[in-house]
Parts: sequence; C-alpha cells; structure tokens
Amino acid sequence: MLNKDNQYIKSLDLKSENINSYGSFPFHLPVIRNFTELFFHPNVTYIVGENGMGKSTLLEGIAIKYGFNPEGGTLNFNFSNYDSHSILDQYLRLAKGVYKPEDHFFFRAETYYNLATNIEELDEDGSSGPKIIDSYGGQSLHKQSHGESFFAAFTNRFQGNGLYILDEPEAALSPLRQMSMLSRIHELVEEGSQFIISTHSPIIMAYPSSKIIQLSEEGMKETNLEDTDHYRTMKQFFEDKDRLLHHLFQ
Ligand SMILES: Nc1ncnc2c1ncn2[C@@H]1O[C@H](COP(=O)(O)OP(=O)(O)OP(=O)(O)O)[C@@H](O)[C@H]1O
Repeated sequence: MLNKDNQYIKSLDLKSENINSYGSFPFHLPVIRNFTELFFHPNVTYIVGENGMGKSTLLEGIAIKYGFNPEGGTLNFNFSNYDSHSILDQYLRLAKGVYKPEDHFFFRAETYYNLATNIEELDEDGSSGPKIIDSYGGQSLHKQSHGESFFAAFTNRFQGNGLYILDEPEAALSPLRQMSMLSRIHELVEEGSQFIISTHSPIIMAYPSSKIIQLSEEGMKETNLEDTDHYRTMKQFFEDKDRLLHHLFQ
C-alpha cells in the first residue's frame, strides 16, 4: 500500500498568478475561483459534488497535466475525436512523488466508446504488436454491455502499482458491480495503486482508506462519506420514501 512518502501524485495547486480573469470557463467555476491547495490521499481521493460543479473539468485538468490523452486511456493513447478539453491544465501545478507508477489509466465514461473504437482500429492495423484488446479481456468492448465493458477494463487492464484517474466509473454499473468495483479498488490499492475518482455513487465513495473532497458553490471542502450530499439524499430517500415523494409531487 502506498503512503505519504511514496504516493505518485502528492498535491495540486493553481497558478493563480497567471489567471487574468475569472469571468469565463473554466476559471468561473466555483472550485477554481475559490481554489485551495489539494493534497491527495496516498490511496484514494474522491472528488464529489453536484452536477456542473466542475468535477470532470478538474479531473481532466489533472489527467492532461500528468500526460494523459484528454479522451482517456493509458499514457500511450493519443487519439482524439474532438478537441473540446479546457485549458485548465496549463494553469495547474502538480506535485509528483519520487516514485513513478508502472501502470496508468484515465477512465472517462463519456468517451470510453471512442477508446474502444481506437483499440479496434489499432488492432486491425496490426502494427502495434500484440493485440491491445487482449489486455482488456480479449472480447471487443463494443460487443459487451456498457457495464460489462467498463468492468472488463477494471478487472483485466488495471494491473496494480498504477495511477488510476476515474471519471464517474459507476456509470452503467449495477449496485452489485459497484461493490465488486470497491473490492477491485481494494486489491489494486494493496498492490501499490493510487486512485483519483470523481463519482456520484455513495457505494463507490465508501473505500475507507480515502479522502473525500466535495465541490460546491463555496469551493472545495474535505468531508466524510456520511456528510456528503449524495449519501444524505440517498439515506433520506430510502428511510422515508413516501414522505419524500409527497414533498416532490406537491
Ligand atoms: N468545454 C466547455 N466549454 C464551456 N463550458 C464547459 C465546457 N465543459 C464544461 N463546461 C461547463 O462547466 C461546468 C462544469 O462541468 P463539468 O463537466 O466539469 O461538471 P461535473 O461536476 O463533472 O458535472 P456532472 O456531475 O454533471 O458530470 C458545467 O456548467 C459545464 O456546462
């Protein structure tokens, strides 16, 4: 298990001295306006918060700054189907640790299918050596269900001693698969991996050896699982569904 001395990414800061105006995207986002230095947990750091708070933008900035392709994949992927990523990475300062990960993956639910297509194209071309799809379990990611193909990457492609940046990995995963994902995260953490995960799922955010950063209109704040808006809302819903529905339909 990684610790403070050997984690791969230590902290993130904003080069605010280079920002001229906070009037437009991505600088107008509350997390950027109120940025405070972010210290990553050696095992798992969660970025949570309401839709539109800037989780994907922040995660993408971290990933690009580290050297990942904006659309995800390993450090070796450099395909692009669109070029709409923000310029935030140019304004970030990432403190890396002394040790480098042996495995890397930037998982984006949004563009996972572009990645799947790119893998097929590279494999058809044949010039890149052994088939890439074999490291994802061997079966075309397009010929599996959404959840199955996501899970194939987590179980087969992620090899440990890795840096894994995951944007909403729960998309398409059933609650049971989300729990399996937690146990896979545990295995990979025990094998020297560091995760940075943006999620809306209270199941995914339940890994104990972690830090939860909640983004809101006020900026970012460290919090406990039980105090996240997601956990509270779900709890309220399940504890008294009828009352909640009554209020919703008033
Ligand atoms: N390329 C872009 N150009 C302009 N605005 C953008 C761009 N990408 C995102 N935004 C805006 O920035 C805000 C934050 O988007 P982002 O996708 O980072 O939020 P999020 O917290 O990940 O949301 P969700 O939980 O819905 O995935 C949104 O209001 C979005 O419309």
